[in-house]
Amino acid sequence: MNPTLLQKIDGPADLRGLSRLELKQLSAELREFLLQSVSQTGGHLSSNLGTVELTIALHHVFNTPQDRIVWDVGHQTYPHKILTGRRDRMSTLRQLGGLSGFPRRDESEYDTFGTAHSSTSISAALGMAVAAKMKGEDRRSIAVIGDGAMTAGMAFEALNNAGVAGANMIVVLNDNDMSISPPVGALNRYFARLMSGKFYATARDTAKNVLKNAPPLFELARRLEEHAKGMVVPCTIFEEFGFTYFGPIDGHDLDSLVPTLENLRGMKGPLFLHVVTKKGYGYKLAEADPIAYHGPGKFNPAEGLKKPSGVPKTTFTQVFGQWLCDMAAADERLVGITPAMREGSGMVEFEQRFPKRYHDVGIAEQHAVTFAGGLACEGMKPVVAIYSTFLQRAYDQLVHDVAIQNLPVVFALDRAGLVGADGATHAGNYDIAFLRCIPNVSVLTPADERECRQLLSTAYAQNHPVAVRYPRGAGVGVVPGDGLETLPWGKGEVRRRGERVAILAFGTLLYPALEAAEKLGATVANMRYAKPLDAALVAELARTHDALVTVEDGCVMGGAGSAVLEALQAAGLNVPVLVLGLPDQFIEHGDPVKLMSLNGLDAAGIEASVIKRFGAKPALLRPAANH
Ligand SMILES: Cc1ncc(C[n+]2csc(CCOP(=O)(O)OP(=O)(O)O)c2C)c(N)n1
Ligand SMILES: CC(=O)[C@@H](O)[C@H](O)COP(=O)(O)O
Ligand SMILES: [Mg+2]
Repeated sequence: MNPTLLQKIDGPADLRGLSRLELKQLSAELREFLLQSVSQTGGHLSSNLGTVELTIALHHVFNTPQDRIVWDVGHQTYPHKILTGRRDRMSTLRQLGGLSGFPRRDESEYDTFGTAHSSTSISAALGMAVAAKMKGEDRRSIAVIGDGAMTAGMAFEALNNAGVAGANMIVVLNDNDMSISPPVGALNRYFARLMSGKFYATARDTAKNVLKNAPPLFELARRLEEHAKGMVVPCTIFEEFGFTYFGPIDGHDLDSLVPTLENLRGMKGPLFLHVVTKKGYGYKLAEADPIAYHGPGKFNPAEGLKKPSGVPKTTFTQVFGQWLCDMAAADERLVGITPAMREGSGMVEFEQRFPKRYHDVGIAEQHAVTFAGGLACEGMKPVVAIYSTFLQRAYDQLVHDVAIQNLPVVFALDRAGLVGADGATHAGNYDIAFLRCIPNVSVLTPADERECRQLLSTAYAQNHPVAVRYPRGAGVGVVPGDGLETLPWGKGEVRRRGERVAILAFGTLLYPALEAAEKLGATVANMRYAKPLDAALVAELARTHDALVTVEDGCVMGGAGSAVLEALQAAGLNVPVLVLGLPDQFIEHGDPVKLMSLNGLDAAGIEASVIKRFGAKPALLRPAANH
């Protein structure tokens, strides 16, 4: 297709004058462009294919950026980026220095609010609506939220507030009957009921009749009110919250979308529009398998996703998934919990084999953690599989509901450290720092696949909360084995004996540390535990070396290196320490290997930092006699 129209769209103003026919042509061109573009960069495909028409309609009808659109999660904003002046930079998506995969206020004035963690859009849009009122500005705030994101408590906290605040805001529910995997829970069943059978047909027809033949706005508003009961299921929950509910309407039909939005634009108060779309729409392979195309890597659109050739390396996620099944087979008290991340957390097989002990609780991290606490109270052994970044949302639950009561919950923290293409919002840099300060909570940092499995078993054997953190992707390739053996509690190990400098490595940075140590002639310890720290090993290394270096893939402030400093101070040991880790700044998206290198956390970087601080090998620090 020759994208003649799309090439002329350098901003939403360019599509406001387009006819309905042209808008339809534009959506076909945009969808094709999107597919070609994402197939070359990788990224969130299915959700974006599903929001092409909705995005066009919103920018066509509303006066953006004066009117504010807040995209929930923001993984569906590629059409929005393409239409708001970033078409030519789509080839840089999610790469170092390139466009972010999520909305960013510093990227465009059309990105009104930074998102990536779900279910924040209604709160943010409400804030903007209230601010508009306070400033006497006549503009609209629109939150676009998916059916998956709608399941989170935060979304309902915002609805609860918005309804009584009476703000001029519109919530657009983009209901594609999918989260990353099939959606779960009562709300999903409720949406299905709203769409089902007679009601949907009647409502759709009524909506079309009312909304297509739009009379002048005030009259329309009055008639809409009169028709409201005919258009909606007798009082939807959204009306109970104080919203006026419209829909469901077909989110791929511009003939429904445009006039409906035009009418809502003229109405006041909290409005709720239920739009039905298909995830992956317009690309048959993604429609058939929206899960696989939720966030694919690069692929050939003509062929679709292919299995990687050769034997792929085992990922930490797979190590966890296999361990979970094996431990569940050995212990019937084990319960596996995921907040809507079945695939990403490696729980597909567990769900199939142990359906009664598998709980996808929806996008509800806070609930997931407290739910685990309740299970633990009754003698169950809950394992909460959660991305490091998403545990941030459940911090109070972790402290108040689990740690204070010292409940034996295992946290399998995937995506620890830098994650790469998703960038700062998804990086798991903070877990060591925010976990190790909580009494009763232990933090384990496996260095490779086998140790990950061993430390998961070790964590599981404890009678208090334990987090095991491991990164995205594969390790160095150490075969994890199939046993359920544990490792000594709180004990690190010396992996290389050297002299003068001892590198204390936490997690997978053990391997670059070993490589650097070869050049430096240094000792290397695999610390394994950020908490309880092996203080005896720290003291021994401090007494036998001139300097210590700590290495971790988390933030330096408050991290494992800080724990080492605290231990030295407590033991009255005075030895120079170089703390290596991630700096006090957000690390942007990009290739994770490159990012680690840029932050001095590969072998060459570690070596260079040690030499910079302590001099090259012979020059070192205290004379050996001082040991
Ligand atoms: C707090 C939080 N938990 C989990 C995720 C991971 N996540 C990203 S998209 C998504 C599914 C969202 O579903 P929905 O809102 O329906 O959008 P769709 O993918 O269907 O377009 C999930 C679970 C997240 N981004 N934020
Ligand atoms: C948008 C979102 O939060 C998820 O889709 C996330 O991008 C998944 O990350 P992984 O690819 O690491 O599972
Ligand atoms: Mg959805």
